[in-house]
Amino acid sequence: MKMIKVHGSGNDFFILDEKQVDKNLSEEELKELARRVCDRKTGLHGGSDGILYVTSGHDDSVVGKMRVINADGSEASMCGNGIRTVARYLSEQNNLTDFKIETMYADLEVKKAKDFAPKVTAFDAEISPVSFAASDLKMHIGGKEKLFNEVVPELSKTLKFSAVAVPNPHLITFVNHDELMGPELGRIATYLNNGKNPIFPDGVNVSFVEILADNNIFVRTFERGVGFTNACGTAMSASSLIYSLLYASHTDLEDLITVRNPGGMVNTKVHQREDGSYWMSLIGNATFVAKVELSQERALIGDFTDAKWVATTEQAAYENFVGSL
Ligand SMILES: N[C@H](CCC[C@H](N)C(=O)O)C(=O)O
Repeated sequence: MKMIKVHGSGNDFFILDEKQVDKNLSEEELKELARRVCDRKTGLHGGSDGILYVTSGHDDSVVGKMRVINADGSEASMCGNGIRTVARYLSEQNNLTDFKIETMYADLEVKKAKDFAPKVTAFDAEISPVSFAASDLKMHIGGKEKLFNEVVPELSKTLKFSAVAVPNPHLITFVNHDELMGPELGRIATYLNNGKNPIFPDGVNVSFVEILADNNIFVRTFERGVGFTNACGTAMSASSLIYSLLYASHTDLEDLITVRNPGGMVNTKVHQREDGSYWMSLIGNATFVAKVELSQERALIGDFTDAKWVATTEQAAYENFVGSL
């Protein structure tokens, strides 16, 4: 089978197109393949944060469908960094620059954006739908319908949290630099993703956000189904939305927001539709690191000795870009 190693802001994945498999994958095999390939110690070439499985879409109104399989084999409804790389893959396959990709809950618009730097290709992805409803978040906090900028004593005596689904679930709090870099994010996120806590039984992506300046934030995320990642596109989009609501005197809807993260930088915009609903634009790199060909049968048992790895020259370009930030 053939895959492409990609990343968005250092959040890395293998794109697997259903047309490139050796043999049809069952649901269980797809999840087992993710667990095997993504493992940071025993996986394929250092592993990854997940697999982006590309299949045909529901009809001609979309160019393809993206499914998101986390490194632990769980499936997520959306991946912001990932959809930019799938957009580039489908753009180049179909010679298109502005089209829609089917995801679990919505067909999302993607379009080619201006390169972020030489050989740092960029795409702009719609992040939607957005919901604050506890039911959409699978969140249980004493019957609360919504959680917006409130202390949750079971988590922290001081931090104020907001929860939003975009549509995957995010829990966000604004912190100072010491808190951003401290142990609390790992402690809180590990508890909320332990599969036993009563608040988010299905888990949640947890982000700490530091405001660097107006329209300039730093987002650090512990992802459901993965752990700490270099960046989380839906988290950066969700954090931008909460920022625009909580700090309205420092930013306006449609403003271009710079979002720094441990893996680099993206831009976001927060939009509001006539009906009052929100959606975001997530604009950032879609880097192709390497092409890889390997036996699917052997990959399913964690044997990658036959893998043929052909690197592109894009990673060096991306690292130069990050070095210039
Ligand atoms: N771990 C996430 C899915 C991947 C999202 C992230 N990688 C992004 O770029 O949005 C979840 O289980 O909801």
